[in-house]
Amino acid sequence: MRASQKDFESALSQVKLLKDPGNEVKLKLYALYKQATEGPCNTPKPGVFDLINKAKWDAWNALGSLPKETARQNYVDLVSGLSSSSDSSSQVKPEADRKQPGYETLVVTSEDSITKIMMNRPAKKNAMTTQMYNEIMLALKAASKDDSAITVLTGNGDYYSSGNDLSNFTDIPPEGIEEKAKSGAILLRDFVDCFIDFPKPLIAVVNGPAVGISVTILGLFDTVYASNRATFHTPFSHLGQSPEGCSSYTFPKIMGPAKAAEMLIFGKKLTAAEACAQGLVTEVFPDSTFQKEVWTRLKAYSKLPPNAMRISKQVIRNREKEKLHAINAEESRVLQERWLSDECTNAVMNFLTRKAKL
Ligand SMILES: CCCCC/C=C/CC(=O)SCCNC(=O)CCNC(=O)[C@H](O)C(C)(C)COP(=O)(O)OP(=O)(O)OC[C@H]1O[C@@H](n2cnc3c(N)ncnc32)[C@H](O)[C@@H]1OP(=O)(O)O
Repeated sequence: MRASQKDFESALSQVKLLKDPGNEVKLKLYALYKQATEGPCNTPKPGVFDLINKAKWDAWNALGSLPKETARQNYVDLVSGLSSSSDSSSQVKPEADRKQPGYETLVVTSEDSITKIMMNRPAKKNAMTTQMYNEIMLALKAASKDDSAITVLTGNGDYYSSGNDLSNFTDIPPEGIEEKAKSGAILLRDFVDCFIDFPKPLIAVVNGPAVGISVTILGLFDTVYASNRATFHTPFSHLGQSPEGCSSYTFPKIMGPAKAAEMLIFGKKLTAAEACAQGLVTEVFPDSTFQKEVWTRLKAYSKLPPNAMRISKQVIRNREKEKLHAINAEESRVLQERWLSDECTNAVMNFLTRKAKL
């Protein structure tokens, strides 16, 4: 439910009763207040020696074009979080309360400056349906504008994701299979573009086996943590398909062309340790302590200055962006043709009629 003007006014009164929340939170409150009441920052930047006003300006300016209503909502949420934590500092909100509404294939939560996007089709090994691609794009767009410092993609259940849901290929529109391939290529391109353009640190928490597109896009993440149960499998030739997610460029760059070819052409499945040795994975954790160790680390990272992290990411990634968009477009174009091939049709039919599994 959206915060009303009355909710906002009551949050403004409530904030005066709180004990000092510290400078970082005060800046956040200031920025959200300005954005909610005046819109995007368009005042001149204070001089470098005017430290306080410059910090305030920076915080406001960092909200970019965040809509007034969203800023108002974020302000109300922030004050309500501060009030409840000062009522009971050890109280933990149940996940159901933090869950953002409107997603059917995902669970999206924001807490401790971390937005967590969890793929949530465990019975189908988190296979990505058209709806899931669209919801992930929506969640990433929202996370790019919310006040979290970092964003995490992970999976619910024993799999991270089994990749593209092969039944995506079955609902053929009346215009025919060519039209299906065309719309699939547009969806794929838009989906991967969202990862290329994502402005904040993006972390994959790979809780179990990963297949296909869930593996290839890892080259666009900033950090990849994996359970030692995870495996990394890109069986494109087996499926009559070809690489996507910019992996035709990022994988040779990350692991060298020979190792990349073994994965992308011959479909060699890597263990988590192998993926780490080849630079695709940042660090591997024992499955028994995976969640605890990873989230402790991420909570610590999320307290680092968010603007510095975003700018460091820009410096690292921006010079490649244009190239990555061109590669994404080309890979999507090639796949559009592949999806119409007999090799691909037969492989998908074999899976759907239970004749083949990876
Ligand atoms: C349209 C735009 C974008 C397109 C981008 C292209 C991307 C390319 C890729 O991602 S290629 C990778 C595609 N993925 C696969 O080929 C995996 C297929 N799945 C399997 O081989 C197996 O299911 C498994 C090895 C992942 C897991 O085997 P296991 O025996 O442990 O489990 P089940 O097979 O019984 O699976 C449980 C149920 O989940 C369904 N399921 C799993 N993965 C997929 C999938 N990718 N697509 C559709 N359905 C999937 C499976 O059918 C079972 O369903 P059921 O319980 O109803 O029988």
